[in-house]
Amino acid sequence: MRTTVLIVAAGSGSRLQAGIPKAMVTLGDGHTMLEHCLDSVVAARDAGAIELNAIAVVVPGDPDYAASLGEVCHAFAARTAVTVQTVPGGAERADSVRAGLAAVRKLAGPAGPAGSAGSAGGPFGRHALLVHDAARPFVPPAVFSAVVTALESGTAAVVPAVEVVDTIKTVAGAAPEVVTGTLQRTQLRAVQTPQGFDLTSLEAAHRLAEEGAGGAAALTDDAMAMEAAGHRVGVVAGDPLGFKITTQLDLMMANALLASGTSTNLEHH
Ligand SMILES: Nc1ccn([C@@H]2O[C@H](COP(=O)(O)OP(=O)(O)OP(=O)(O)O)[C@@H](O)[C@H]2O)c(=O)n1
Ligand SMILES: C[C@](O)(CO)[C@H](O)COP(=O)(O)O
Repeated sequence: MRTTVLIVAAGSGSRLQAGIPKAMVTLGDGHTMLEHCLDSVVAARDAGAIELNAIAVVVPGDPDYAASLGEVCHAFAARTAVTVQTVPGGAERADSVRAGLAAVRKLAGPAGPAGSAGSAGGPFGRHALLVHDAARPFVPPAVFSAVVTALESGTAAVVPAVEVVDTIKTVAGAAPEVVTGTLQRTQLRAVQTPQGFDLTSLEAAHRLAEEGAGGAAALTDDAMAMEAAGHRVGVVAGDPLGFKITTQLDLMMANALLASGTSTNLEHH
């Protein structure tokens, strides 16, 4: 199934506190988080996990940061012969995804009439979109493969997920907070990216969510837009290596993985 990948890399990384957008942060091997993320996509292609059409990368609006990440994308495209297009993002992650969707549609080709194969449809009459965080640099090909395989089986939305290892409680009140309940852990999953979608369905779901009252900040992943639009969202196995670099501790773990040779995709540098 022809697949376009949308990488959101426009976030500021406020919790990482690096002083530059998170996607520009260099890991211990001298390569930026975005380079690692792009390499994980091409590693998935080379492993036969995805039939890669093109990549759209959503970059910060600031012209200097956009130029810096644009250079990363340009060098990657020259090295791999993958089509990569950059587009400026927005204030919230969902704004950035929405900005990216317009670029993805151009890369994927026009949508066919409802229910038809359409020119960009491929064997299932649909174009697959993977929405992926630049902040998850080490996702193994098997996760890409599981997501695309679920899309090929006909589901319109699929998320990779891992089990939760802590006990999760709900709380209320100002400090000191009090516990109001304990969630049943067997029913909880920590959701990762890439999240896979039928492109036309996700475009419609985001349009619907944009018209709703929630606001972009309330939409912390794209599957939420699909859930709100009434779609069934499938779940496939994520991977601990799919963790998101959010804090300095995560960055230390990423660098330790690189130093130990545990992370994937290094052969592409
Ligand atoms: N306005 C935004 C916010 C986030 N992202 C992207 O969404 C992914 C996941 O978001 P998160 O880890 O929360 O990144 P930041 O928003 O940059 O981090 P923080 O919340 O700590 O500021 C990242 O790849 C980030 O670049 C984006 O493209 N545009
Ligand atoms: C999309 C995501 O990575 C799935 O876990 C996550 O929701 C991003 O959340 P954040 O609020 O942008 O950190």
